[in-house]
Amino acid sequence: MSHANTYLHQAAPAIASVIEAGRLAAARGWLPATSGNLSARVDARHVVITRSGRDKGALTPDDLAVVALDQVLPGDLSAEAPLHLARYRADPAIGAILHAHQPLAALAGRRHQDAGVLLLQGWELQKAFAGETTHDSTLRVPVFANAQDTVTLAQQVEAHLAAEPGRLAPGYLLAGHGAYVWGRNGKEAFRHLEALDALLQLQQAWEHTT
Ligand SMILES: CSC[C@@H](O)[C@@H](O)C(=O)COP(=O)(O)O
Ligand SMILES: [Zn+2]
Repeated sequence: MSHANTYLHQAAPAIASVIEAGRLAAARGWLPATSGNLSARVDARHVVITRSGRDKGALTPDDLAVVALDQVLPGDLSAEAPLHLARYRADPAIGAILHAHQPLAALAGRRHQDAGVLLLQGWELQKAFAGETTHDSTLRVPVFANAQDTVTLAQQVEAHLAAEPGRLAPGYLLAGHGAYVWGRNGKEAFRHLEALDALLQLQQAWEHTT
């Protein structure tokens, strides 16, 4: 960690949770070729986030940086850091954010890009998302066109999430790219990532048989 030594002690649990989430997600094949970026909240104003281009499945503390939510970002930080920071600023309950390149998310994003949303309804596994108590809810998973300007993309995502009607799943898709999911902590965020992947498998099979 080259930054914010005073936060090293406070950041230790967040660092450990990011390393563990990366290990688990990579084992599922969701972080190929250094893709993905992972973060966890340290306190109300600071998060740890992966540096750019690192192998997210074999992270060490040197692969992470502590950043303040209102700070100018260090140059070697994840190219997609603005998407993380904007989410933490928008929702203080978010404790961890995971971005993965699971193939089903990239595919489902392309399939539903024109609609701008993928609807999940009727799946028992929807209850794996925090606060969901029934298969009967209709959960909205917003879908955005992919973009390389992640500052502008983050603004677009946050404006959209703030205005979304109905029940939102704890995540969104980037068409042809992957998914962002969040939770109150790393374990919950990983459970959401796992649930989203399983739900996308079900949804894909459903769309191809009905
Ligand atoms: C290695 S291709 C994927 C990247 O372009 C990007 O989408 C990604 O997920 C990882 O970017 P990073 O800057 O390492 O956080
Ligand atoms: Zn990515």
